[in-house]
Amino acid sequence: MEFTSDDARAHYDDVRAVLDGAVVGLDFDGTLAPVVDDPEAARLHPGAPGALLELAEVVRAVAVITGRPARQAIALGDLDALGNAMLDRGAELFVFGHYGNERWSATDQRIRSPRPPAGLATFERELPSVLRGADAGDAFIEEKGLAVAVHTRRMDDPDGALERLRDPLAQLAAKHHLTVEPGRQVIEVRSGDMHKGLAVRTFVDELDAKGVVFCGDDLGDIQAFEAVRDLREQGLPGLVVCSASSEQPGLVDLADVVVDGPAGVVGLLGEILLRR
Ligand SMILES: O=P(O)(O)OC[C@H]1O[C@H](O[C@H]2O[C@H](CO)[C@@H](O)[C@H](O)[C@H]2O)[C@H](O)[C@@H](O)[C@@H]1O
Repeated sequence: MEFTSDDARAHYDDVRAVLDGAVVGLDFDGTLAPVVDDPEAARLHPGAPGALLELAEVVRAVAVITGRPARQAIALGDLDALGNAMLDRGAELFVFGHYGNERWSATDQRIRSPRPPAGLATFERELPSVLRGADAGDAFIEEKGLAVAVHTRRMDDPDGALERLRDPLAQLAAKHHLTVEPGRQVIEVRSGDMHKGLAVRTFVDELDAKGVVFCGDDLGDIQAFEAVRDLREQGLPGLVVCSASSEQPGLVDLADVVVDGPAGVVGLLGEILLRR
């Protein structure tokens, strides 16, 4: 674990001082789950369930705040069973899926989900020809219900393909009043109404949290980082944690604490608990 400044160490201590009233938000891919080639093959880091269970004994609530559909994150992470076990230990588990457009909790057990954005179906119909036009016809298209993700990870030149797709996908998305969300060898297209920063604020407000921690690894987490920083300026103890990777070095400078990927996140959760 590496603090990015002396202030960051103070923020860490401030959060630990209010841990029993604090909430913890964690991104899924690249933070709780190691990044893998096939999105369907992602699973929690082996140490994550144990760390989250222990966390449940000392914090107010935990939320997985992800770009994944809530149903998929719950299935891949076995979050239903984990949420029940966390409830037994005194903390609620929430899942904010689709960047906060969907929500689920271990108590409620139902996924609240909006309708797909109006332009998405037409966007998806026009997508294959745009991919071919960018010499990226074999990109993997992940249809997510409320969004679509175009993955280049399994292509011969993932970074080159991503670069060639950037402008054409942004233009097609704009034509259908949709937003692009670039990430680790992926460009997602979705409604622009929601982002992880709003999800963090909802989470904090609804639980009347006394402190907040957010851990993330990718560009879609930046608004959550900003929300924690803004809340901190308003007096709420807060800590921003970057799950670092060579693929996305840009988040390091925005965080208070930098750890080495999901293994480092698990280690950090253990540290917070050890030192309480
Ligand atoms: O908000 P997150 O939990 O980080 O989810 C964001 C997107 O992540 C997924 O893609 C990423 O993980 C895949 C599996 O490790 C990897 O193959 C891909 O390259 C990464 O970009 C997921 O497939 C998307 O639907 C999520 O929205």
